[in-house]
Amino acid sequence: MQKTTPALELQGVGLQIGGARILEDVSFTVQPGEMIGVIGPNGAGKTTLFNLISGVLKATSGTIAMSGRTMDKLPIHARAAAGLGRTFQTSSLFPGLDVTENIRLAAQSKLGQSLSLLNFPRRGDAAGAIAEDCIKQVGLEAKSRARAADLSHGDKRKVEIAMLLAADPAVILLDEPMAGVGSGDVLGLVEIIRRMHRESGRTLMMVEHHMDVVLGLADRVAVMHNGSLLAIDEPDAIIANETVQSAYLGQGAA
Ligand SMILES: Nc1ncnc2c1ncn2[C@@H]1O[C@H](COP(=O)(O)OP(=O)(O)OP(=O)(O)O)[C@@H](O)[C@H]1O
Repeated sequence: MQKTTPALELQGVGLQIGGARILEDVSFTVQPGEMIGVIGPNGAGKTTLFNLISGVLKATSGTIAMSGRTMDKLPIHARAAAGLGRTFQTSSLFPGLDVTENIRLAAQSKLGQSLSLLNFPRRGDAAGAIAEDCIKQVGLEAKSRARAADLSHGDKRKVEIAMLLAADPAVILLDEPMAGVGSGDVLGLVEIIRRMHRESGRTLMMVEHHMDVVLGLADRVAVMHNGSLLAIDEPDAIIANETVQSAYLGQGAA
């Protein structure tokens, strides 16, 4: 049987800062088209894991490969160019630009075009067409001319996802996409993420504290605890895992 090259492969990844071991010996693979939920208590190392994969931080041990290509020496922008996209816990939008303009910038970047604002607005060009399509995919047509600063948290998250879609990365890391989002917006975001995964066959990793969202969306769930990977398995197996229960799920995690 032919072996598929993993979309993402971590081997013995660790981060030591000064004397502190922030992350230790994390190894797992993510198959193309797979969705991995990442859970764990506050301070477990979830965001650090994303920072190491995306190149915000450099691992002090181990190796990280995307589609078979080692990324350890690549800076953030080169990892992005190689097909890695991510969102952050805090909003990364240009607050003074409108929804279309924000998404257009991501499309222009993908197309290798200048990021000059003087390119705005040219209807019907390639970047404009991508922006329009991505706005539709996240259901923000009615707010396409609203300033990012004036949007609700939920709509800001949708714009960030639309920017990812416009950049069209092979592997997407979502860091708490529901953080600060009102309960009315959670279902809409879940649906958008489900479509990104199921319909577009994208490879995703998602850190999320809403356990029901993670267990409902993910093919497998990775549990972080004290900087280590406690378990990675299918949702049912994670729920039944006694080590996970005593370390995390049993402690009333949200
Ligand atoms: N650059 C850094 N320098 C020093 N300590 C760090 C650094 N980055 C992360 N840490 C520490 O590593 C630990 C893991 O942090 P991290 O933000 O990855 O946790 P998390 O699981 O994402 O938590 P949360 O759910 O609260 O976002 C924390 O104790 C944090 O203080």
